[in-house]
Amino acid sequence: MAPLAPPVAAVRLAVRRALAGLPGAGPVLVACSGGADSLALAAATAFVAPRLGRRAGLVTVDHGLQPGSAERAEGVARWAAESGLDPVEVVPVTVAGRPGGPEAAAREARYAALVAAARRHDAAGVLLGHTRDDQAETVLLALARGAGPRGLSGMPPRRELDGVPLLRPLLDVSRDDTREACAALGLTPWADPHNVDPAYARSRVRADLLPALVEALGPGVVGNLARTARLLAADTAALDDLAAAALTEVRAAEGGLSVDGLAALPAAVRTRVLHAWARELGAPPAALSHRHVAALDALVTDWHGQGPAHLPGGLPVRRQAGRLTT
Ligand SMILES: Nc1ncnc2c1ncn2[C@@H]1O[C@H](COP(=O)(O)OP(=O)(O)OP(=O)(O)O)[C@@H](O)[C@H]1O
Repeated sequence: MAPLAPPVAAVRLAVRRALAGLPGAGPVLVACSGGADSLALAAATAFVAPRLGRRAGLVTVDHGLQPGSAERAEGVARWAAESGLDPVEVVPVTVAGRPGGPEAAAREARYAALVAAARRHDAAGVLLGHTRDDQAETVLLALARGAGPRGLSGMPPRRELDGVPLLRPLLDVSRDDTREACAALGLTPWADPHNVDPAYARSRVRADLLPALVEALGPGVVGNLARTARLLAADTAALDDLAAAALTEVRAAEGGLSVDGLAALPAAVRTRVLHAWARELGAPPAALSHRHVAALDALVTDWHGQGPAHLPGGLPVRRQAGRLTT
């Protein structure tokens, strides 16, 4: 028997770790574009899941944005069925008419389709193929836009979307490994033209910035950026817990939040309390920026009788009688 290629072993080990101890008896569904990352993920899952007593299926979403996209999706589905994955679904989605740019609209449609498929099959989770390189790119993009620790935490290995667990088993596996795993298994991945389109900031980071960093600082830089994300994710989770407890503490009996209670908190906790409270008041999370939180914070720490801070959606928050209220 030929020895197992190390990249194949690396991807399988990552999948095994993600599936071991996963709650729920249902199948896992691999979200597969046919690209190298999710194809390597699907192949590894087809191998590992049955050995852990778990069914594994595959969903491929057809965004209908490129000529030949339906054929690509059918090709992925055919390969998946031959590989023993079950259930296998091609889900066509309509991207036009959704809010945001075309990329954001496609992502939203894709995740909605993945969650719906997971519900249909009572799945224990959906597996996504993001790699360590994707994580490094995410951290660099977050740094460049001045994100705080939450943005720099990158993509979590596990989160829930509308009650469906989304897992990213490959966050510690390199893209070179997923490509080499596909090659070793004789799989031909689909090359997404978007990934090399310089119109997208992520493509430019992938094609130019990350290779330049590796050239200047050495190959460890990709793993180091991913490690930064992990470290910050742990700190952010701890601060979020502190903030949740502090929010309860600073609630005023008459409604709103106590200014004295807020002023006594460390800034990192206070701004999180204000952020969580603004969401509770109905500010849409996507529109809630650091400027809104800074305006709320100024009512506490830079009070000079100023008018209300306006949250997205036009909601005014005032300081009155020692409280922040709406
Ligand atoms: N059309 C699709 N159908 C199903 N899942 C998808 C689709 N496109 C992306 N995904 C999932 O989202 C993950 C991230 O996709 P994205 O296009 O951002 O990254 P990528 O690095 O190009 O991944 P891949 O090499 O697998 O295409 C993929 O690994 C896959 O799990």
